[in-house]
Amino acid sequence: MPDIRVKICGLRTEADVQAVVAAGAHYAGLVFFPRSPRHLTLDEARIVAFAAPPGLAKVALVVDADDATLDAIVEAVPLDMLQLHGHETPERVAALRERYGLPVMKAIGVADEGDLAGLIEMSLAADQLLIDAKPPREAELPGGNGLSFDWRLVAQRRWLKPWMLAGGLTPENVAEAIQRTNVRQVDVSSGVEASRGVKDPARIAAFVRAATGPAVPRLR
Ligand SMILES: O=C(O)c1ccccc1N[C@@H]1O[C@H](COP(=O)(O)O)[C@@H](O)[C@H]1O
Repeated sequence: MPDIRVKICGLRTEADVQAVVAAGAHYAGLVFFPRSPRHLTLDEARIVAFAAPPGLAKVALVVDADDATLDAIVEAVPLDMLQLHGHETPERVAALRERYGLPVMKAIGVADEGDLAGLIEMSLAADQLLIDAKPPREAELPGGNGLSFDWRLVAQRRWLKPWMLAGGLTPENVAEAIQRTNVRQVDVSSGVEASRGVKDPARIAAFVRAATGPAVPRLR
């Protein structure tokens, strides 16, 4: 089994962090997007972030956030990475890397081959790419909808930077997604929830197990 890294997104409580650590995941996603059921205030995010042990990378997810919003997040919350999940351009990605000195992962929504066109340029600007399902017009959120896309579009593909697969992954389908695409990193939110916005420790553990194989968890 290749070395697979797992991001669990949309953590809201210290108990969520404990579940992620016990499962052996590598990244913890904190959502700063008021329309999301996983949105955190700065105070809530601080509590969640300070519960994370060294070795669990804390990723702030934002959507077309302005500098003032990002300044407040970065000032209040200890972070290891920014995840940009809106319409940020390569220039904006580069500017934010420079401004905050944090690695930036840029999300790209994919529904068909044409959506892959901008990936080369984006991979020059970002530290990592996150390839997610493109949200349908009627979707409430730009991500975190539990929808997947045709994995054949990205199967066996390589870009200049590491990439992560997202969109509708679950404990039941993640092993197949890895096998079909040859991706080395996976991200999940809806697929490890008991109800919308509420994480389920058993599904988190099952997801990490299915993605990484039955190895002993890395963190305790
Ligand atoms: O999780 C959210 O609420 C969210 C809100 C706005 C943008 C992105 C969001 N989540 C990200 O979406 C993908 C896929 O999530 P899912 O597993 O299909 O629910 C993932 O990268 C989340 O980080």
